[in-house]
Amino acid sequence: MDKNNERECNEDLIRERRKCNFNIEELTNIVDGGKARTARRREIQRLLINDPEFLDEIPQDYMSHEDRYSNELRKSAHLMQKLADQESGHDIHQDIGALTGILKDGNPLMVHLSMFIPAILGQANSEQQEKWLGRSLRNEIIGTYAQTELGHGTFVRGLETRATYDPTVEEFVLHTPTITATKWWPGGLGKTCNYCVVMAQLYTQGRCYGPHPFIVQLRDEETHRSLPGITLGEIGPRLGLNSNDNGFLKFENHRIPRTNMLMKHSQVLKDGTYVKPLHNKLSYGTMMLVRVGIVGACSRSLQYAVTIATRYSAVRHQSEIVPGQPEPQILDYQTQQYKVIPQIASVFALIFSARSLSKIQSSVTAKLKDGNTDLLPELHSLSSGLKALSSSDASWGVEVCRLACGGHGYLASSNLPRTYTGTTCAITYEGENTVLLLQVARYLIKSYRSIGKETGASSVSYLADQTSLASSSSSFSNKALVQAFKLSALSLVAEAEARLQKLCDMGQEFYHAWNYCSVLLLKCAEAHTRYYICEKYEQTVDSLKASEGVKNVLQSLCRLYLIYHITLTHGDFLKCGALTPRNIAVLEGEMCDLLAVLRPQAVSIVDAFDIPDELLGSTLGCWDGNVYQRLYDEALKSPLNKTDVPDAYYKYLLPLMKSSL
Ligand SMILES: CCCCCCCCCCCCCCCCCC(=O)SCCNC(=O)CCNC(=O)[C@H](O)C(C)(C)COP(=O)(O)OP(=O)(O)OC[C@H]1O[C@@H](n2cnc3c(N)ncnc32)[C@H](O)[C@@H]1OP(=O)(O)O
Ligand SMILES: Cc1cc2nc3c(=O)[nH]c(=O)nc-3n(C[C@H](O)[C@H](O)[C@H](O)COP(=O)(O)OP(=O)(O)OC[C@H]3O[C@@H](n4cnc5c(N)ncnc54)[C@H](O)[C@@H]3O)c2cc1C
Repeated sequence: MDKNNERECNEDLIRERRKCNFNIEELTNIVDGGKARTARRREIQRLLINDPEFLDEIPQDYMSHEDRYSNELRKSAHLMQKLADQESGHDIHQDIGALTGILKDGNPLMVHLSMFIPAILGQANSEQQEKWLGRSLRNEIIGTYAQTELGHGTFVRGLETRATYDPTVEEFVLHTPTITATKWWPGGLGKTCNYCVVMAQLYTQGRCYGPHPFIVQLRDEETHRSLPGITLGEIGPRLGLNSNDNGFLKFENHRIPRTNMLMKHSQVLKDGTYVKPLHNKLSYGTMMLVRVGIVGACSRSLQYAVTIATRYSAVRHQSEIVPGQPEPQILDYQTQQYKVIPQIASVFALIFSARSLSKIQSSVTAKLKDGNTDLLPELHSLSSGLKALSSSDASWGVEVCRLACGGHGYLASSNLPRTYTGTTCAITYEGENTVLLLQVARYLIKSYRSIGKETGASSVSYLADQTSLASSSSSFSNKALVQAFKLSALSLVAEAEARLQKLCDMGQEFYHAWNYCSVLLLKCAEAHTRYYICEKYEQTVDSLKASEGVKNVLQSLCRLYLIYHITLTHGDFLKCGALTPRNIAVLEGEMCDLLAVLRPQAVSIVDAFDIPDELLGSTLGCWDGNVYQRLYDEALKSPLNKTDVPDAYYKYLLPLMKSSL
């Protein structure tokens, strides 16, 4: 699509784009993280878009379960080959965002890239990396991360798969003792992978040392047949991600060499002696790494959905605002603006938090190399909280965008249903959100109780700021609103801690008291993480070196985000005295003003996300706004339209209609 050729474009969209009062390319660079990154992303996307191998013969929704799998495997394999062939040597992990949309509904190599390789990088020692890293990066072996079992996903300590060390032959015996110990869910495990990292309970010298990672060959490298002692299969259709072959796995006393235990952090020596790690949760490192990645992935899903909903809202006309006048664009309804524009604001919130989190992760990783684990709990808490809020915000945001498109948003060809199912799974995988938020709460209560002790953890240092509990501000600057979030979080933590203490003082065991307070604890964790997001948003926009136009847009989006979230949880702000009922009413009014200010810029802001039509894959969200023709053309692809009268008519309908004669 030639973006300079207005003649091919819907008139409403042309008018919207003429209202733009900021430099779109500059905003695109901010979204990508710099000019060089924009150039790189575009280069990769151009490479993919122009390649006919990525086209589907028929729309995926008309394919069988098997064909979906094999079609996406074909494209995934081609993608890996193509990126490997590039002279510039693309780092697929760095460039993962550029690939969004090219593969549809999950893909069989997703967990190989996002977990198996990172597990080798983070859990294998240098000899082991020598043996497996190069081979997995070159895709000579394909792996997955097999942790979850039929009986346990959340409670990693409850896993039942056993790895028992036999010092006489220096081997581990992997065994699945019960049906509930069957590995269940790992992506690519069913039919694609020939290796995997298995999390199993380590037994040596008669003792259990908890879950540890082991690398296991599952299939013969020549024939791809599963090895003796190993049962493998696929688990069947799911809500979404149906191009992936999520699988099951059982071991029947399957032996692997001692050196297949990933030994970067803890070891089992030849005689069976266990050498413990620097920190006993280092074996959970792969999950933490991916939780960080999920925050960025969620912001991308939301960019897709909100691009579709905003463009469609500019093209779609319905009903009337002024009686008797032409039907307005639905984007002119304030209620429609309230659906769509806060989701645009949310995209930037997630982008800026994801960047801040990944900086913290890099510094924790650097410290770990020197044997310093001090900031691991801080990273665990932040990555858990941000993974939880980003996945729930993005899922809700995508769903709101789908609803904002009315009936057409329900059509597969809008690409909103698939975007939703592909986003909502992140609420569950890589740590179910409630459970992760309770981990954050645990960290908050512990930090609150150790006020005065220097931990170096900056995200919770505000808990020591007791003076702010009394100081409600009368100013409404963005900074002041962020302070209100801080006050709300601090006061919820103080309330939860006091309630816990009271129950304990009344004789309850701490763990019962914890469960009894867990709804409030969840709120603490959400408020704390929201405060973190708001603070990063405000700081990033405030310190941004940008043109006036771009800065204004981002300031308005940031302010809208702050006010929007205050109004959603206003009870917490009132309860702690951070804001008065009058303040809330004023802010609600200002939120409507902000919607009106941002309304004329909305299409241009989503244009700045710069998602090519080929990747957006939506009849409703295409650049030129030629929505109705596309909807009609897509409908014609339905196999039911191949004939005027379907066979099913003769088989079932005709006999029914004639039966009464
Ligand atoms: C190169 C990069 C590439 C990246 C690309 C990314 C691209 C993204 C794209 C998305 C694609 C993703 C596809 C992924 C598909 C899904 C894969 C999965 O679901 S896989 C399956 C995913 N499955 C899950 O996620 C399972 C979720 N469950 C769990 O993680 C754990 O069971 C648990 C954390 C909930 C509890 O663990 P438990 O052992 O019972 O611990 P307790 O509660 O008793 O707490 C004791 C103490 O430990 C502390 N601590 C805990 N963890 C950590 C940590 N990591 N650290 C530090 N500390 C930690 C805790 O704070 C506490 O401290 P204190 O208070 O005593 O001081
Ligand atoms: C699409 C998809 C892909 C996946 N890919 C992989 C993969 O590649 N590899 C892999 O190993 N796994 C994978 N999984 C599994 C996933 O990691 C688990 O499903 C997830 O960790 C949740 O665990 P669970 O299913 O045991 O949920 P459960 O823990 O049984 O959750 C059920 C309910 O119980 C609640 N609950 C549980 N424990 C607590 C608690 N302590 N406090 C309060 N509430 C609690 C939860 O909040 C939830 O409401 C995948 C899952 C999905 C959906």
